[in-house]
Amino acid sequence: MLDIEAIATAQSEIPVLEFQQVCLEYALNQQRLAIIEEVTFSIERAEFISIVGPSGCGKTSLLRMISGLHPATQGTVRFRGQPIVKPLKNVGIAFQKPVLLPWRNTLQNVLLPLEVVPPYKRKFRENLPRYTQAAQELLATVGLSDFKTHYPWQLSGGMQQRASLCRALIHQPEILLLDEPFGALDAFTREEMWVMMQALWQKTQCTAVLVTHDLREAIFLSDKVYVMGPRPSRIIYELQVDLPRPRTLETCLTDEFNHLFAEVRRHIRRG
Ligand SMILES: Nc1ncnc2c1ncn2[C@@H]1O[C@H](COP(=O)(O)OP(=O)(O)OP(=O)(O)O)[C@@H](O)[C@H]1O
Repeated sequence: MLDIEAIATAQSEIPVLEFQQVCLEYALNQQRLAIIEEVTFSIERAEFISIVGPSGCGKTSLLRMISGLHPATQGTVRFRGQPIVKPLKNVGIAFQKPVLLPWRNTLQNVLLPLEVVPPYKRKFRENLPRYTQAAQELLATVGLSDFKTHYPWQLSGGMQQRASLCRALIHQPEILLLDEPFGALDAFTREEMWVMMQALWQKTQCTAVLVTHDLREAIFLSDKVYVMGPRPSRIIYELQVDLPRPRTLETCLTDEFNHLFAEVRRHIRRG
């Protein structure tokens, strides 16, 4: 094998994200509050993983460490083999609240990161036709082609969240962080969003990390589900989800799906 091929192969084998004996504490009223203890796991390129666990166990904090917004107190979080020491650039984030700008229409909201984030903003005007096409493709994937010129207040909650997911992906981030993005939606809309999320992930081939309280959502979307225990928390269980893709809502009715659900549920109870 040529050296260059060997290097490329070695690089492709490095996990995109690695947590190595990571501990996290917060300072609160001059006391140290231990949140996460000795978490070690890794995420491969283009994997979709979920983190579930009791409220307050540190799931969002874990996303913050990946994004580089908060450092680990001990241990190392790595992105492609390098310790994360500052905010990562190639990350897309979606939260429970879609937070679209009310004075911009759907398309303009989706394009926003390209307008403000380097290096895209430098050539925004020049590349606008290409960016617009990319935004339109994402919007088509989530069924919003007919709502490009609508303003946020003209969209349902589910539609706003779909637009927010497109915005998180418009700069083709390598990593997508999802912090309970469907938590505020009704049960039917939420299930539709799972199907759309799967389509977006398959289209973009990003590495996705989802924090959710919904175990069915975690199983539906993920290759692996990590269960965190109560604070100070560790990963207490890892579930491999080998259900074939693309999954449909009928997948949730199968014995195999229900077996996986029971398995995660049992470990959360134990935690
Ligand atoms: N900046 C901070 N300073 C001090 N304590 C914090 C800070 N951020 C979070 N915490 C505390 O850390 C703990 C974990 O918070 P985090 O939001 O990561 O948990 P979570 O598992 O995502 O919770 P939930 O499921 O309820 O959203 C909580 O007790 C929270 O109060």
